[in-house]
Amino acid sequence: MPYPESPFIANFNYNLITGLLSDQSEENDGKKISNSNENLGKTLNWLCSAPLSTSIRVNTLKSNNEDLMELIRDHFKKNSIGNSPTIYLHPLISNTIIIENEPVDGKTFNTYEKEIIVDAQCASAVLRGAHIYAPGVLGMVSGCQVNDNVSIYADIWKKCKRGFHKVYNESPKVFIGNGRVLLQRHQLFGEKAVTNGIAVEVKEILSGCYPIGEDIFPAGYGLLQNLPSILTILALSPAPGDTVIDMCASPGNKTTHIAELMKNEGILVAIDKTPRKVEQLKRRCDEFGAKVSIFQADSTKILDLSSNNMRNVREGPPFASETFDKVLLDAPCSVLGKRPQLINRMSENEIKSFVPLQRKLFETAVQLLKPGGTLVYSTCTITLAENEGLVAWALRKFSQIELIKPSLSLGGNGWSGTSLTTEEIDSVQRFGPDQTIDSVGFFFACFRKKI
Ligand SMILES: C[S@@+](CC[C@H](N)C(=O)[O-])C[C@H]1O[C@@H](n2cnc3c(N)ncnc32)[C@H](O)[C@@H]1O
Repeated sequence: MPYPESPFIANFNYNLITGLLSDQSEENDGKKISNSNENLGKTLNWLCSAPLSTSIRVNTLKSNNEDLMELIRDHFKKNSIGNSPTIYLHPLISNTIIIENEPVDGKTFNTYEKEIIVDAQCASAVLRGAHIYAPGVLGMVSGCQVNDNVSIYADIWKKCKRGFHKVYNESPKVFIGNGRVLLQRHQLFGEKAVTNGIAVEVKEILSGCYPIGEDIFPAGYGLLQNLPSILTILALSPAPGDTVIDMCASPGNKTTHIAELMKNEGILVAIDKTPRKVEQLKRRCDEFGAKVSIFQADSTKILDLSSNNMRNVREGPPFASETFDKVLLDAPCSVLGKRPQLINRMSENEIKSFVPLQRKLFETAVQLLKPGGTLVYSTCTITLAENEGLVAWALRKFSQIELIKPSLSLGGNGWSGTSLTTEEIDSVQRFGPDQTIDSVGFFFACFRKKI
């Protein structure tokens, strides 16, 4: 078993994933609700492994499918040490390039005597195709020279001290792959340590993922983006001339997609609460040629309930109710859908903290939406409470909205365990281990405001 079986620590309360918050259960009119435990085991295992492919969304404001495919193919021709990957346009999802991982089932990897130890976060990035940057290296055996081949191991239990110099046998280490040393010990550790740059170029990865970065094509031509995120915006279906708001927008992966589908025609507003993230969002939109009105604000407070709001939408919040044709609420969440996760140390209180915020944001979203308009709610987490639980709460609270099934429904059904009907469970989109799309754990639901 190369990966751990669950990213969570031994005494983790799995009811946080499969159960509802106590106040949500009370709202279910006393109906007896069972938890979705049947889905859990498979999901945990799946979370620890990497997706079987990498997807790149083409930014048609700056490039096109053929040119970007050509650049990617050229990169692999020049840089592959083994087979080149299979690269193709997704047959159903427009402007999306797929790079298939190399099948690794049954493959044996040579390991080298010399080794490096990386932290769990760095190991996850490597399993998704990243090289190893200087800050990610915890240990490197003494005597490693530039160009030496090394095996790469993850210290999942956070026991390895930075600067460790021997073969690491203190606690279980997980083999991740092999690479070539570019920076030596004296450059990585100590007072004169470098803080950036690639320390080890990854050559073979346990996940079969091909090392790839966005530096293989000019900035803004495309984006490494998970398929469910792309499908979320296709479900929102923004069109030229629309007035659209992205309520939690940074770093702008979905905002830039919205701008692209709008062909930069209409009004697109993007909000984020954190000033640093707003700067990041502005940079991404510039890079992608996306015309967006960007504001720093708390999206739970952007609604003006007075009846005489004459402000132009482009001036920013507060906005009058029923201003937007399309609303995206890509909510802050517990991010438990990330893959691969080798270890997750999020506390119970942290996991529980998101639902109240998601509800407040949703309430604002409903009010900002025009009758007949579309609202998409999405998270990159797997908990019942933040996904189906939120949808069940929303349908009970807001009689003016209804759930609609996206025309391109490549996700699976929602989990049972809430008051959602079978038809509603079939309308939401949950991405997990059973779907043909093997991506990250993700959820979205699409609503329409009744006229
Ligand atoms: C899931 S991330 C959004 C990712 C983004 N939509 C994308 O695809 O690139 C959630 C974002 O919500 C922001 N956020 C959290 N609370 C917020 C609030 N009350 N108002 C606005 N933004 C908020 C966070 O700063 C974070 O950038």
